[in-house]
Amino acid sequence: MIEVNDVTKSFRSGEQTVEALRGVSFVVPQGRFAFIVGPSGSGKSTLLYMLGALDRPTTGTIRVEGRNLATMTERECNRYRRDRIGFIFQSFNLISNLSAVENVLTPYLPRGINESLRTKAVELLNRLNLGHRINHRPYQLSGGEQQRVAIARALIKDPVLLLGDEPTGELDSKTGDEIYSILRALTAERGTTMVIVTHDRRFIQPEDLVLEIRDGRLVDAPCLSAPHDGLPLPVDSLSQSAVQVDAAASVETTPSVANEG
Ligand SMILES: Nc1ncnc2c1ncn2[C@@H]1O[C@H](COP(=O)(O)OP(=O)(O)OP(=O)(O)O)[C@@H](O)[C@H]1O
Repeated sequence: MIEVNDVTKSFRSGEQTVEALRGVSFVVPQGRFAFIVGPSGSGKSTLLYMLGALDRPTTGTIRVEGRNLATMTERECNRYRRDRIGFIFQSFNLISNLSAVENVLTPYLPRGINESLRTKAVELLNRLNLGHRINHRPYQLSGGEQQRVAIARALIKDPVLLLGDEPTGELDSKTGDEIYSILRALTAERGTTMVIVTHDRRFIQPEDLVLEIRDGRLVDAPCLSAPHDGLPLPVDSLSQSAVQVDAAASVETTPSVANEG
């Protein structure tokens, strides 16, 4: 479970202070799919980076599995990122001179790779229908295949949380659909929580949580007062701005704001 409580983030830029996040609170229960949406510059990436312990809030708390990322030491942050978080990026970020299976194993390169890890990597690639591509280099793979290798690389550590920054941004819509089907199947099977930044709301399903940010704040959804089965209930300790978005609200708004930003 992710609990974000009254998080602010300010950046100093010369004489100016940019308030990228202004009191953001929400909860994502374990195993749920959440999307962060909003216009360019609204604070989406800033929030995602903090969930991944790549940056810290200026004020507020971010708890993942009950641990407050805001107060972790640098070393604890590194370990948390290494062991608990999987990242998927828009541009795949594969290493060009390594094969598919070697790319999947890169999280373990500093610690050494044994046969059981290699077997696990090959099994993951098989699950992702890339069994015939394990020795191919990234330039020999299509965009969708490269992203599937990146998903395998993110999943090999059995992360508790998978973070995606526009993971289908460079793919055509059919391949994007395939990538989301895979992500949904694999994360559901493993109980992984998934948080994805996207400009494209086509991939949002009614049961997903939608965290809509505008100008550093979460936008209140109109149906907040009617949580129903399967959706998270408000957490007492969270402020009024805690958004437990009703799925119906996200569906209603989907067509009019697709491909914003
Ligand atoms: N390191 C930084 N230093 C100064 N300002 C920053 C820094 N990082 C982000 N910002 C500012 O914070 C605000 C939020 O940026 P952020 O990248 O989170 O937006 P975003 O919603 O992800 O935008 P996009 O959709 O264009 O990627 C912007 O005004 C941005 O210029």
